[in-house]
Amino acid sequence: MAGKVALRQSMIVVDHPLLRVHLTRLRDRNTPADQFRLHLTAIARLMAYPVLEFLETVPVSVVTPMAPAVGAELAQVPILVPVLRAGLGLVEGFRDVIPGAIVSHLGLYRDHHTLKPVRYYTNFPSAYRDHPFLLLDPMLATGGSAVDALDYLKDEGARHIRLISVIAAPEGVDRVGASHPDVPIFTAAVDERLNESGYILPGLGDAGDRQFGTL
Ligand SMILES: O=P(O)(O)OC[C@H]1O[C@H](OP(=O)(O)OP(=O)(O)O)[C@H](O)[C@@H]1O
Ligand SMILES: O=c1cc[nH]c(=O)[nH]1
Ligand SMILES: [Mg+2]
Repeated sequence: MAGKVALRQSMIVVDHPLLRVHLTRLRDRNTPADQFRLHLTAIARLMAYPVLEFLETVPVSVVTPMAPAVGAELAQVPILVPVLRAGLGLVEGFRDVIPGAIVSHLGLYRDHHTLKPVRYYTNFPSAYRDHPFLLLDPMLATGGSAVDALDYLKDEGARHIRLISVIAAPEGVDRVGASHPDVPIFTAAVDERLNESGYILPGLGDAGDRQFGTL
């Protein structure tokens, strides 16, 4: 289980030696798409434990081969919201840890010229709006996509949301913090800054392209 280092009230940098090793492989431009996917899944699995620590349980009775026992089951199953495309790479690792999680896809891309998010697919699970939501997107750059995704989830009625990124830029952290101060941000790294095209430095390049081989 990965440890946590709280930097600011709303941001938690998850730290673990294995996380650092997998992240290095993600950053390496020589890592091919198939390996990139495996390392991203490993990172998601490691981050899932601290991210899910807040989940509430209710008591449940079972009978062991020896005697009755009281255990626990989740009070509410969480909803994973991967932001297409790059967020898809975090789904498998989270579902390894919590197989019952519901997945609600959200299609967003960042316009290359304006850097503004464009929403192209939504699928909100209205029956679960009071459940905990985990917004999954490995890259938090300008923060425009995350803010739009959080606006959308809240407009639909979601109230308990955590944002899970892998690499965050300070600019994105500040923007999300300003617009959605109630949403904790979990990340594996906070990088230096954005370049003039809105890419994270040193970052890892375009997470969607690296994952799906569309470079
Ligand atoms: O913080 P921002 O400046 O909004 O940038 C971050 C967004 O950019 C990437 O998506 P992209 O637009 O590349 O779409 P893709 O995942 O389909 O490649 C990334 O996965 C985030 O969604
Ligand atoms: O560095 C970045 C910035 C936005 N989106 C990415 O995939 N990478
Ligand atoms: Mg992309």
